[in-house]
Amino acid sequence: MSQATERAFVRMDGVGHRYDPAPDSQMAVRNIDLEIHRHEFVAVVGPSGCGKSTLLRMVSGLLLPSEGQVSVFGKPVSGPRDDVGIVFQKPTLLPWLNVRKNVLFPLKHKFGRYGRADEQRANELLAMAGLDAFAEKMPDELSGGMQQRVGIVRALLLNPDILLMDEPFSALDAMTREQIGFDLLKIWDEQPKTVLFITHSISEAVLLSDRVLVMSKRPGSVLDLIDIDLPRPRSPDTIKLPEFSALTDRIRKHIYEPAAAAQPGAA
Ligand SMILES: Nc1ncnc2c1ncn2[C@@H]1O[C@H](COP(=O)(O)OP(=O)(O)OP(=O)(O)O)[C@@H](O)[C@H]1O
Repeated sequence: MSQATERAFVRMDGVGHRYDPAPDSQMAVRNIDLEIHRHEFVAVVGPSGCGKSTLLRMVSGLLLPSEGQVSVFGKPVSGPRDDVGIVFQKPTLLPWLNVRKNVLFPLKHKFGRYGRADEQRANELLAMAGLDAFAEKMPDELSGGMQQRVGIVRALLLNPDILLMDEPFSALDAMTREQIGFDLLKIWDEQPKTVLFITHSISEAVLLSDRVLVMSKRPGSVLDLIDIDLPRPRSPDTIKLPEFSALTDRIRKHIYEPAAAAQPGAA
């Protein structure tokens, strides 16, 4: 077993998925080999419909691969996992519960109740997300960015090993989006998680992550897996670094000029 394999937390070996079970149907994703390390932040970018969400669903166990195997910490994923937190584009908060109760809802749903220690943890996470003054507010009293923060806190409450984020900031305006990205990094720094983060924004992918997985158009496969060795903590100044532009250009080339990116020495 190679050193890289031993360090893999999430692993995909020859993973493919077809939604239509007919053997000659087009696959959504195919031939995915991938290793994600514990507490690594990996962003996934690629053309619309290339299979980013499909990949994420297979890590969660909500979807099983038609080919190959997904494993987490050495164990094959064979069904929905309870050690993942999921954040979607819309936080879908329950409008009749206040912020704290929304955050605690998964516990109530799973175990039928929650205790003082859970409330304490909810309060701590809300404070970390800058929402401590809003714990008693109802969702419709919050801005879109604040609602999305509540969704992130809710996903973190059960202290999952893996945080799966499917275009979590795409409904937000540009300024809120950048700020919430830095807030997420602060939380990730204090409560490290293995993060798989889908985005349509190349600069967001580079700004936040340790590595960017670039997927080809459908059937999605791995075009490139790029190390983002920009210094941390990341900040608005990171965007001004020449290395930042070089990395975003490299990814853009893959997506908009795949033939050129495939030329030797094109990176
Ligand atoms: N439940 C489903 N049944 C049939 N086909 C599906 C299903 N879900 C997704 N697909 C198809 O599989 C392909 C990959 O979809 P997926 O949602 O994973 O792509 P994506 O890269 O996340 O797309 P986007 O960037 O537009 O959100 C698409 O062509 C999509 O139409």
